[in-house]
Amino acid sequence: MTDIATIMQTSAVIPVLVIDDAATAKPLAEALVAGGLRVLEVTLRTPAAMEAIAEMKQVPGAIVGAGTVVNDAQAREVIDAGVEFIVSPGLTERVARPIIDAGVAFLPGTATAGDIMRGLDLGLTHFKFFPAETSGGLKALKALAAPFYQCRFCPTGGITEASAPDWLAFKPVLCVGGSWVTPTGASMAEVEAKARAANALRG
Ligand SMILES: O=C(O)C(=O)C[C@H](O)[C@H](O)COP(=O)(O)O
Repeated sequence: MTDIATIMQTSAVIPVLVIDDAATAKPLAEALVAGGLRVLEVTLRTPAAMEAIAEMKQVPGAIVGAGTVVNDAQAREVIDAGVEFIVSPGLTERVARPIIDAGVAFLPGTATAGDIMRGLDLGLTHFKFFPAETSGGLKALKALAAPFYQCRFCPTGGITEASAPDWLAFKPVLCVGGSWVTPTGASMAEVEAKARAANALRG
């Protein structure tokens, strides 16, 4: 199993995907991978999510994870489905425990020093910073990352193609998450082009 640090360093941007129709999942994953974004976060926000995960796992090169995992039952369900990583908007011991015990890469959301300390207590050092822009933006993350010098982050929430380079230039930021790569109604050619541009953002 791949560890979370390796997954975070695979590409500069983790596309956060909300999939309404599982039939669109495979072409979408193919377009993203063709554009160089291999790490794909499928959020459990739609009934199609689990089927979409299964479809995307068939795409060569795709590293498929589940996002918006908010409880232990969801964590177990996506572990059983064979996801390679799990993202949650926040961090509770209850959601973290089955993921850590299964040895699956975990990227829990943090926004405060207390959140990060709860993660350190659980042996975690790699976190999502969420919601990044409204939690104080890069300035807030810089302040938080100073005492937690051993931690690495994936800021997500409100990040755009224009703002991503500033985040990525901060050393503790290994990648950023965002939905801008897959705008509603975009063609697969447009998604591939946006993925290629996103992949090139890390200088
Ligand atoms: O539900 C989760 O677990 C999430 O990951 C939330 C997402 O990170 C944001 O919804 C993406 O933020 P935008 O790029 O601003 O659209």
